[in-house]
Amino acid sequence: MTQASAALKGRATGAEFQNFTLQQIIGAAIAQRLAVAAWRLPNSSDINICISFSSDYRTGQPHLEESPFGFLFCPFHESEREANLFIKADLYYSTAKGRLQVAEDAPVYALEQYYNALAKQKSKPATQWHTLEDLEHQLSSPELFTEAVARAVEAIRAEKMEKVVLSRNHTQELPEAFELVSAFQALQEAYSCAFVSLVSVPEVGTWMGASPEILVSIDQNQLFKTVALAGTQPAAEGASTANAIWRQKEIEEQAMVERYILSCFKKLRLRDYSEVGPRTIVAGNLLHLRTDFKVDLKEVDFPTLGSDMLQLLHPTSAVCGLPKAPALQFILCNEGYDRSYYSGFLGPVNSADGTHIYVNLRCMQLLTDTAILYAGAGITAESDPQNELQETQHKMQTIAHILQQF
Ligand SMILES: C=C(O[C@H]1C=CC=C(C(=O)O)[C@@H]1O)C(=O)O
Repeated sequence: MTQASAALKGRATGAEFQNFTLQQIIGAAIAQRLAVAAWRLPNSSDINICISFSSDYRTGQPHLEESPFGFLFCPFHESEREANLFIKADLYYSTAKGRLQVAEDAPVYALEQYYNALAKQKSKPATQWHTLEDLEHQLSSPELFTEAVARAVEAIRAEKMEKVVLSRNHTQELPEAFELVSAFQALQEAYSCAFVSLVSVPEVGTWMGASPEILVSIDQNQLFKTVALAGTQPAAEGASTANAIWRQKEIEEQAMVERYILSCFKKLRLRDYSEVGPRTIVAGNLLHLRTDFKVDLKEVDFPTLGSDMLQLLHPTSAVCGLPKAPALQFILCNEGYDRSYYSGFLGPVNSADGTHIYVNLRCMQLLTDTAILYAGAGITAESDPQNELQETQHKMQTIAHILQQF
């Protein structure tokens, strides 16, 4: 390390950084055209931010075990337009620590520029965000959705597949008083059990969400977790989850996701896992059925389980369908729009809390004056297009509720 960089890195951990707000830290990154991710794990009050000084965030299939600390952001379906991205934590901030930390290999020049931008944010806290305006290919409609559902029911009845998850999006104006970081904070206050995230990347855009679904997580105690989440009904005010009644359709829909996870364990010849559920869980305004799977990596010698399961699981039958190949083909040919990063996966890799990758659900993409809200629903032989449309409306409420607060 040069003297200059040692000095900067020393400064970066000093008390003078304790007084910067989330707005200023995120605002300075965006002003510098840097990629930034902020997140809050379920049932935690600690907000984390990582900022990358690199402009090359594209990555291939994630290898979690060898990765430096950073934030993974991957689309539903990798393509030339939408790649897997990794925002390396050159700079890291957590509200628990209350200070910025600099990665050993962070470039000094970029660090200096960031600090200059941060100093300017003191008097200019309004936060902008990275946007992507060419979205023609990315817009859907209720009609496109219900027509695709009707075609899916036909295909399922003809035994071309068992289940497919179809989705749509909805564009709405941003309220005039909308503020990026306040929206993120409102989201994390409203949904304490969700994984709450904000990702803003130049030339990719800005996404914010409150996901109820773990894809792959490995905590500090080497405990691997994944879940089978499916089946949806509105949560009645004050009603207990113990009294929730599920129809055969939802029970089967969730059982398919469970079966899929078990088939992945089987492929890896993994037998030592625990399975609890399905149980009813609350996710914002909705109830779902969830089965929890755990593997204790201190007892099972499987160092690459995280990466192997990530590769096998995505896209799970909670966002794609069963069998995977025909369901994916059906989605790509019939949904009529590009899901982009909705129903992809995202989360911190090798942070002090471990690796926590979630499915990008209950999310929106932010444009300059509008937000695009995304939601999908599992389609089986019993599905009714209008009911499924209504289910997507309920799911969009999770995020729409935050916009209504401005
Ligand atoms: C695809 C979504 O939810 C999935 C997760 C839970 C329940 C689901 C369902 O009931 O269809 C979906 O599989 C979404 O929120 O956009």
